[in-house]
Amino acid sequence: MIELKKLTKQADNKLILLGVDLSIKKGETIAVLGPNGAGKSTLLKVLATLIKPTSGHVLINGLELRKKQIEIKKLLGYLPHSSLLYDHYSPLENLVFFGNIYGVQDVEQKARKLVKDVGLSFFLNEPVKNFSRGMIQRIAIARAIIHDPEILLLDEPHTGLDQGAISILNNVILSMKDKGTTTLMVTHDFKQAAEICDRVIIVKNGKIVDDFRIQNHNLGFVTEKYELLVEGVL
Ligand SMILES: Nc1ncnc2c1ncn2[C@@H]1O[C@H](COP(=O)(O)OP(=O)(O)OP(=O)(O)O)[C@@H](O)[C@H]1O
Repeated sequence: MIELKKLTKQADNKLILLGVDLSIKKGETIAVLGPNGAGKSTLLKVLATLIKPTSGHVLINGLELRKKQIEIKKLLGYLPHSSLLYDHYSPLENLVFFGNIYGVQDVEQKARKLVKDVGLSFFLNEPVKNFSRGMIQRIAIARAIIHDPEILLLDEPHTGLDQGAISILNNVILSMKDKGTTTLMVTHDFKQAAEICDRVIIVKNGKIVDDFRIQNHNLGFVTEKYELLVEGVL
């Protein structure tokens, strides 16, 4: 359960988030849509405890974000724009390294399985610096879930992925949903949003301007809402 109340974020005298109220139930899969510069990544960074809100309240599983950062970090899997991987390490070494930080049991076995799940077993021991962008993104996704987080925060996860990798990622998100994981996914890819999400929030100028459920993967419904609210067409 995630609760945001009157959340604001100001940086360099600029208001980035202007009073965000949001309530998310366990197991929801939410797409965060909005134009460039709307405040989507900033919202995710606040939830990921990377930046502090200026005012307002954030509760994650009943824990106050300002006071319980360490406990909250353990619940989160965060995929930012940058991979956070170590270039000179292989996928196996990277995943074991990050798994150990979280105290994952049988970490090497878990890491090998995840590398297989993202389709890169053949490259298990190659340094990541030799990888293409899409391959790095696959391993970055594995890194974000090595500790079976209860909450996944994904910032444009489909960027740079080929069709095969998109299916793998979607399956990862859906199988985590089956286990009760809550996912918040910032994306410009409406098709993937409609494919895997059950709810959409639209952010514009630092505010949530719409919040609705998607049924039957209805891409047309999402596009129509977005065009109306963000682009002012229709
Ligand atoms: N640390 C900062 N200092 C000043 N301005 C910032 C800072 N971080 C973000 N901003 C500004 O806040 C606004 C929102 O940024 P943010 O990255 O959250 O947007 P976004 O919705 O994720 O955009 P995009 O779709 O382009 O990734 C932008 O105008 C950005 O320049």
